[in-house]
Amino acid sequence: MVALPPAGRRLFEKGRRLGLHNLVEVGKVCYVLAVWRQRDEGRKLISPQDLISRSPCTSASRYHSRPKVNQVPTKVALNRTSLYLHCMSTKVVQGSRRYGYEECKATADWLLDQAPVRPLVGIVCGSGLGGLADMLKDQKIFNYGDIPNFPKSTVHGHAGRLVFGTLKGKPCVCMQGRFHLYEGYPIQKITMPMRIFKLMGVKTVILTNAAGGLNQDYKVGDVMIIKDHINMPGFAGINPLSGPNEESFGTRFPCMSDAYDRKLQQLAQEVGAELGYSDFLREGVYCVLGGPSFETIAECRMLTRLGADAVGMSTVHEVIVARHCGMQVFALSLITNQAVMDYDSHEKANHEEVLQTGEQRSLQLVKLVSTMVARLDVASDYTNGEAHHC
Ligand SMILES: O=P(O)(O)O[C@@H]1C[C@H](O)[C@@H](CO)O1
Ligand code: HPA
Repeated sequence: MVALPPAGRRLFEKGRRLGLHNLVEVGKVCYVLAVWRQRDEGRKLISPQDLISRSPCTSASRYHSRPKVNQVPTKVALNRTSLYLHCMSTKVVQGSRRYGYEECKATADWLLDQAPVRPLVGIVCGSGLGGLADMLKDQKIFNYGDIPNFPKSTVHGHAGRLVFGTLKGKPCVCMQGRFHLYEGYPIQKITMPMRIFKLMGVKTVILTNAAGGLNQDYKVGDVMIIKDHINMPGFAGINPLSGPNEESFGTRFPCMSDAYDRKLQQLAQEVGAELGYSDFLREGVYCVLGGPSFETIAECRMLTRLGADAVGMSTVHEVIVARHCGMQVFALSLITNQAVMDYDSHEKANHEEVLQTGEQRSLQLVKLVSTMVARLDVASDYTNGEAHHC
């Protein structure tokens, strides 16, 4: 790390003491990113223009001189004693690279050092669907809290464990708990596990989620094979691939019309039919919203008209990142509740019902996924035990 000038060092240390846990040093400039702890109560925001005009008299800007074109602060926070810059600039984007190649690689290597298998299949368990992880044999379990750079699960029904093992002889890794936008993590962070999967050698990702049924033909307990998605936050520019493109993972403009692997959808239909699940197996379009509030009646009606069959708060961001780095994707929604479409209805969406339905369908989901995994045609690309660079 480059040594900071004394004023910068003081600012940096002060920020740390104040609990600004997102401080980074970039060259000679100390930045404070936009995460504050609530106890920082004395703060007051002033405009960037204000800062620029006042810059000679602030500790940060003394050696910063005036913020440069690529260092323009968007916000400045003051408390009684200190001033901090919040920057949206190319430098701070380096902050979001904290979830970039280097960090993902470090985490992947850390995991692979201890994992009993090098996974070819990655599984993500949705709300109440953590039982999928229990099907792995010869497990090695990591709590998310112990994994470097990994976020922590905050949602009931998401255990927060990464489980390695084999499933029908195939080396797998399973996220028993995922991350959601509404938990407050940056979108790059909630999707980081996909890149870690990739760097560990995963070829196929199987994602599950709990979702509200919009399609009037759907019933609670139905399992929907996702054939396409509507990325509602994406319409507002909230996309995990926003920011500088990580070329080492994939192209700037990845195609999404083939996001969900057609052969795997076909395989799911075949396996479902063999297992006698055809009555509750569906195929449809999943729409992601930001959550955590459930949808209004008007929103559900609108989503139906847009062509969505189910609505949820996850999966799509992971799918985009997984496809960006070239992994094959298959995804399932368990319809845990019927979206309320009618003003006369007394139904109310709630997380308890979501978890309960997950529990009730758990066995069938495990059977469906494990039978599919048994038939996956995945072959290892490892040479000398090293994951190839994607
Ligand atoms: O992780 P998933 O998408 O299964 O979780 C869904 C969406 C919310 O997190 C929660 C609502 O009950 O379940
Ligand atoms: N809406 C959004 N997300 C959900 C729902 C829902 O009705 N059910 C489970 N996850």
